[in-house]
Amino acid sequence: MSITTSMILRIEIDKSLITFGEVATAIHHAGGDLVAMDMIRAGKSVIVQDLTVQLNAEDDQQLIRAVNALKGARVVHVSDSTFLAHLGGKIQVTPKTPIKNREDLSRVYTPGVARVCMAIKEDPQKAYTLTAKRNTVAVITDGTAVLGLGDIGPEASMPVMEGKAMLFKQFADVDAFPICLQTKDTEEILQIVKAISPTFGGINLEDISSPRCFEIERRLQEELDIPVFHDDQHGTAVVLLAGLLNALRLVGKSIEQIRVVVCGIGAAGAACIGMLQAAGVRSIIAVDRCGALVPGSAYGNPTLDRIAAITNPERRQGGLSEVIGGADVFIGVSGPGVLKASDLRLMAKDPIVFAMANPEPEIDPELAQPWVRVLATGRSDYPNQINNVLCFPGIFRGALDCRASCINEEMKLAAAGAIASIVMDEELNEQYIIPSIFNDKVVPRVRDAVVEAAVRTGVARRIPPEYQSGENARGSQLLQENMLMY
Ligand SMILES: NC(=O)C1=CN([C@@H]2O[C@H](COP(=O)(O)OP(=O)(O)OC[C@H]3O[C@@H](n4cnc5c(N)ncnc54)[C@H](O)[C@@H]3O)[C@@H](O)[C@H]2O)C=CC1
Ligand SMILES: CC(=O)C(=O)O
Ligand SMILES: [Mg+2]
Repeated sequence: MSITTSMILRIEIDKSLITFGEVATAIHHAGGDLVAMDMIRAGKSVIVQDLTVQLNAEDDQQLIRAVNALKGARVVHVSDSTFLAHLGGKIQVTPKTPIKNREDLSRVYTPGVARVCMAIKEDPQKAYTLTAKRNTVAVITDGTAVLGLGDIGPEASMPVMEGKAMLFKQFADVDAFPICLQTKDTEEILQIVKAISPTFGGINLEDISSPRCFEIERRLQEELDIPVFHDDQHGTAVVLLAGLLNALRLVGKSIEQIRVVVCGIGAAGAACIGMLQAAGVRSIIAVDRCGALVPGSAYGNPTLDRIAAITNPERRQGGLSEVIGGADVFIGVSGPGVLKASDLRLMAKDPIVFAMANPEPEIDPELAQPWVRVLATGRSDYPNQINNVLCFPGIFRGALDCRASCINEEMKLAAAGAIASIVMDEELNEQYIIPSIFNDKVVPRVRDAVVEAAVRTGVARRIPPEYQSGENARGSQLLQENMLMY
């Protein structure tokens, strides 16, 4: 399966040699779908047009060759709309107020700013009220596990991190900065993140490969007093659980009875297994490149050893095709093409398949569809998108609003329940087990659930306005008992 993209071809056409219809037909035969046309220059014999064409990303060269092969037509320039959307980057820093005169200048900058600096020096907690810290999250990567693209390095990871920053801002009004590190050394990453942490209200770790990501997250959370959240682990696990709860509601199976196969035991897979077990799943087989993980075996990888010890009680052995028989649920967080249609035929009745690898899932959705009851992928262009974007904006909105010191298991479970609850019984169907991020209930409901769980578990350090009076006054009381007020 390939990604559909849209490109703009600037084409020069000599009308004495070829008609526009012939060019359009050639584009169609080369796999392109003509969706828009703009006249750039209309001459008596030669015209120049911009044609917007939808096509599979892999086929662009073939399309250009097909047009250039026509007598009287020539591709002058190609712009791909996805690349155009990235020109100069996707985010910027914008001041909240303009600096119009010297008075403004002396207020926001020197000398006025000095008094504010000294107020924060006196009481560092004032950074939360007098700087952008309260609403700012660092999106930190070392570029080692970027989507399913692997270790592509910090520069190449920037577009994804800028994308995450856009999502934070658009969906939850959180200001996020991408920070892509030129190091893979755990100790160095820890030092750098700790050193920059004063600027931020939270740390979102992204696309850091396992097993280093586990130690990095754990030690940062131990040593920092702001929430540290590895999105690929917990964001994915939260959204997976939300989707699974609804898929099970649809097929009428109970979470305690299902058999689950999880393929890809990296950051996302290990966290998904943890969350499934916390939610009550008893039978899980974990599969990585070496096949099914069996308790007691040594894999030379601490994550695989740890997961092997807590899964596969029946000690089933073999590759994915050998252990998927009888499974109710397949969860893929590995890579493309791992799952075959023949594997799906071995699953139990009403198979649920979450093929979540990005950008290409474990199986082409078109191939899988005939054999499954519920299919979800990580992609935006198919129904049932199981993607951590449903979770991290609302989770951080909630954590920042109540100034949580961490994002604990209760907050994650609450977020999963909140996402699942948006799909009403009368709406639930095979194509709709999980709401879209464009559903405007998602972020507020996740945010509220996260704040409530943070207050309940004593990690909130600020009273959000809605907890200060009325029916939420109990929350306020709890907060006052549990927290440092500032
Ligand atoms: N839909 C979503 O929201 C999310 C999807 N993902 C996707 O999940 C995948 C894994 O991400 P991470 O856990 O962060 O990466 P990771 O690099 O930490 O782990 C990947 C794991 O998959 C295993 N794997 C790769 N190919 C395999 C194969 N053919 N058979 C069995 N195991 C295989 C690797 O050995 C590794 O243990 C990526 O494609 C990523 O894009 C990750 C996070 C969120
Ligand atoms: C969605 C995401 O975070 C990933 O694929 O890595
Ligand atoms: Mg990621």
